[in-house]
Order: sequence, then structure tokens, then C-alpha cells
Amino acid sequence: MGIRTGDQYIEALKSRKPEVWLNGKLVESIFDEPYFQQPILEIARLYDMQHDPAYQEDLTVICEETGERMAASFLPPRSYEDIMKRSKAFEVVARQTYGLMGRTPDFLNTVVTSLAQNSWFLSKYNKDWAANIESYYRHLRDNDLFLTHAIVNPQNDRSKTSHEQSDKFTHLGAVEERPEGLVVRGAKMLATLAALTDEVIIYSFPGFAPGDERYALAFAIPIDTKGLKIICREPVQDGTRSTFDHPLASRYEEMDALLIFEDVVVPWDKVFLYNNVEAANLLYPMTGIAEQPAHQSSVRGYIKLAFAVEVACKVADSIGVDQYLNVQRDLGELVQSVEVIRALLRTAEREYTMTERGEARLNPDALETIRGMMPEMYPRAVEVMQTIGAGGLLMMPTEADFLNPELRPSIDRHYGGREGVDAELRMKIFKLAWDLCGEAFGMRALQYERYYTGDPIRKRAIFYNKFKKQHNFDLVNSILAKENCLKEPQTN
Ligand SMILES: Cc1cc2nc3c(=O)[nH]c(=O)nc-3n(C[C@H](O)[C@H](O)[C@H](O)COP(=O)(O)OP(=O)(O)OC[C@H]3O[C@@H](n4cnc5c(N)ncnc54)[C@H](O)[C@@H]3O)c2cc1C
Ligand SMILES: Nc1c(O)cccc1C(=O)O
Repeated sequence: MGIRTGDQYIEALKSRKPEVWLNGKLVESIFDEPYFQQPILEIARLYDMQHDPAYQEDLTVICEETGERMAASFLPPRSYEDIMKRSKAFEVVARQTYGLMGRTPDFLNTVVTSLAQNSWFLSKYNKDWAANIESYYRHLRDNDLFLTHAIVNPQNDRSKTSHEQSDKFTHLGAVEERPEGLVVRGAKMLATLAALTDEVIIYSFPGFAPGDERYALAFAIPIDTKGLKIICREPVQDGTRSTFDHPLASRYEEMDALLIFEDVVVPWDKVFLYNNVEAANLLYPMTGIAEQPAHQSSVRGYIKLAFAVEVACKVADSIGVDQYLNVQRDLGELVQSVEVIRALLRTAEREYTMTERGEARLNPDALETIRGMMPEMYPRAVEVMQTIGAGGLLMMPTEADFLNPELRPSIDRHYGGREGVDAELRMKIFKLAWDLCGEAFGMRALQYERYYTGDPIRKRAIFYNKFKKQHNFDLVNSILAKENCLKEPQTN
């Protein structure tokens, strides 16, 4: 099939009935559910853009194997040109959603591409696993499917490993082997956009201990597979909120969910790893699933930060406070944070290396520095927005007030900004800012930057420990090696 259209994506959604729970109710039709409507249309638009002559060259490439167009995120990177082709495609997608949707289809396309490109790793343990991931990659690519993923165990008792939890199947694990497939039971988090996807892939961040064999798993299944329960978090919008009042929350809600597997049968040809703690722990460091998705998330994060910083600047400018030195200092800091991320991104791309097997892999240290800095830089942008907007963020009337002819003259008189900024523009800017820095939508977007890549504290500690192990401290050693003349003690 090659690239899908938005309609084809929606038709596929309509043809399925996954077990999705929202606000205590089983969702009857995903497409007709008001909470999901706008995000579905946003995703559909991304599929349509692949066919739009204005975007097609940026978003797609011709597949060497099939001769058909495919999303550029399926291109296995083998050169700097491939890296930059993918980078451009990630950026075009990110710009459409202002970087606020982190798990657009391109994200998991990169995960499966990197796993398939590095199937040699799986074949060291089991040739079937390698063949399975390769054919899954083709299935995903050729049908242009939309995936979600869940790679973290729920926070039940973090002081214990999976096999030490009080219930053997609190965390997702294998129950039994049957001729038709592997039976799995338990929960996994945090599947963003799960309800709107075609399929789900399961694997894990490293951290398995001996005894965790049944939890050391990787597989994929259609999202409507029998026994898979999807429990959504509380929504941040209800599909009826005005786009004037909530320009972002009304459009870009990425519903997160817990996945509970109740004796789900995974066909053997969709099992990529099983019953092997060593392989599960090495999957992440050995296969490029750290770097390829991080490329997408770095580009997307750069756009999101740049957007938040533009909003903060507009808030300051609209009420004339950016003439003050303290405000200029804070905004200057934010603009510099965008430059830092842009510079790191370009460094990661330019300083790529070729693996022995021909994958062009971005500089992991630059990527990890982006992942380390964003959890500080993005919340800082939100904080600056809160402090510059101050009380004004909390006094904005609603669209209904604005449209009421009786109120309109008062609104026009009292809600305007500096000269040249009328009440409507000022309200629009402040409502944009409030969605980012006050609303539940904005807090979720902030929490995403803090945690989407794992716990930032432990990740930074791992980064330091790797640095210490690999760095030879030439500079310090060279001065330590210099002959130092100790001063003779003074004698009288
Ligand atoms: C909005 C959002 C969307 C997400 N989307 C997805 C998704 O689509 N798919 C997916 O798989 N995941 C997703 N994630 C989940 C993400 O991978 C996890 O949130 C992340 O890995 C952090 O794990 P945790 O939330 O379980 O926190 P925890 O690991 O439980 O950490 C909680 C706190 O305890 C501390 N802590 C816990 N364990 C230790 C320890 N051993 N040593 C020291 N300190 C410790 C941490 O420092 C932290 O402060 C998403 C997360 C968010 C916030
Ligand atoms: N956060 C990630 C994810 O959810 C899947 C794959 C990779 C990552 C990552 O940040 O490395």
C-alpha cells in the first residue's frame, strides 16, 4: 500500500473496536468519541500531508525494496544524507503540532526501523526473533500503520523487581507457551495515544534482574487484540472546549493509558524477544533504539521549546513589559536555551558515526545531553511564561464573553495590551500561554518533557558514570604530571 491518507487511517480506526475505557465507560466508537475527535483529525492530517505536493518530498522517500513511497521515518539511516532527510521529516511533522504531540507515527516508526536494522543483535539469541522483527518492520512500513508502545512497568513497588512484586502478574509477564502463541498477563505503562493507534509494541528499558525471565519480553499485537484493556487517564479536554479559549488543549490532547493484558495470546511470529534477561537488558544499548527515536524526540523537543519561547516573548511584548531589564534577561535566557538545543541537535547529526553494520548513528552524547537539558529548559520556559504573564493570565474572559455584544465594548476597552495590541489579540496570546503554563494540558506537556525518556535523575547519573569510565582526563593528568617544585621550607 505504501503511504496512507488520512481517510485510510480513519477507516482503519472505524473498522476496529479495541477495549478502551474512558471516564468509567467502555468507548463504543473511537472515531465518534468527542474526546478523541480532534486528535484523530490532527493525526489524519499528518497522513494526508504525505500526499500533499507541498510536503511529500520532505515527508516521504521511495522504498528501495518495494519501489513505493514510504514515510521517511522508515528510512534506515546509512549516511549523513539519510540522517538529514529524516531530520527534515521529523521537523515538518513537529511544526504541524508545535511539538506538542510527542508520539506522532514517526516516533515508533524509528523504534521499529532501528530494531529491524539491528536484527543481527536478536539473531545472536534466536534467528526467529530477528526474522520476526524484520517482517514486522515491513508490515508496519508497507501498511503505514500507527503504533503505540508501553515499555515501563507500572509504579507498584519500585523498591522491588518484577518477580518480587506481591502478585506475579502485576507487571506484564509470560504465562504459558501454546502452539498458537505466547500467553501474556499483567500491566505496562504509559501508552500514549493508544486508543487512536493500529497496533502496540511492547519491550522494556533495561533493568531486569535474574528471576525476571518471564518479564523479559518484546512483541507487537493489533490494538484490538482480545484481552487487551486500555484504561485512559482523565482527559484534559472534552472535545467541546472552544478553540478560542483553549487553542492547544482543544487540538493536541495526547491521551495516555495503562495497558492491561488479560491472558492475551501473542502469535509466535510477533514475538521479538522472550525469556532472556541478558537480551532484554542489552536491547536498548545495542540496537540503536536509544538513538533513532531520540533523533525524532530531539527535533520535536526543539520545536516545542522554540514555540513556548515565542509564546513567552509575545506575552511580554503584548503588555509592554519586555522593556524591563529583568524580563529581557529571562527571555534572553530562554532564547539561548533554544539555541543550545539547536546546536546540540546539529552536533548530534554532524558527528554521526558508522556502525560496523552500516548504520549511521547520531552522536549519543549530544543526544543524551538534549535529553538531560530539556527536563530543565522546558519547565523553565513555562515558569518564565507564568511570571511574565502573572495575574493577567488569570483574568481572561471566555469566547462567550467576547462574543456577547453587551460586554464587547468593555472587553475592547479593558483587555487590550500595549499600543497596537487590541483586546482580541491580547486574549489570544494570553490564552495560548495559559494552555501551556496553567492548564492541565500544559502540565501534561511539561511532565512529558521531564519523563518521556525515563527518569532524568538516573539518566544523568548514568551519563556521568559513562563519562568517568570512558574519559581519560588528559587535561588534568597533564598538569598533575608536571614536575612541581615544592618550595623549600624557609629557615631563619
Ligand atoms: C506524559 C508522558 C507520556 C509518556 N508516554 C509514554 C509512552 O508512550 N510509552 C511508554 O512506554 N512510556 C511513556 N512514558 C513513561 C515514561 O517512560 C516513564 O514515565 C519514565 O520512564 C519514568 O518512569 P516512571 O514514571 O515510572 O517514574 P519512576 O521510575 O517510578 O520514578 C519516580 C521517582 O522515583 C525515583 N526513583 C524511582 N526508582 C528509583 C531508583 N531505582 N533509584 C533512584 N530513584 C528512583 C525517580 O527519580 C523519580 O523521582 C510517558 C511518561 C509521561 C510523563
Ligand atoms: N523514551 C523512549 C521511548 O519511549 C522509546 C524509545 C526510546 C526512548 C528514549 O528516549 O530513548
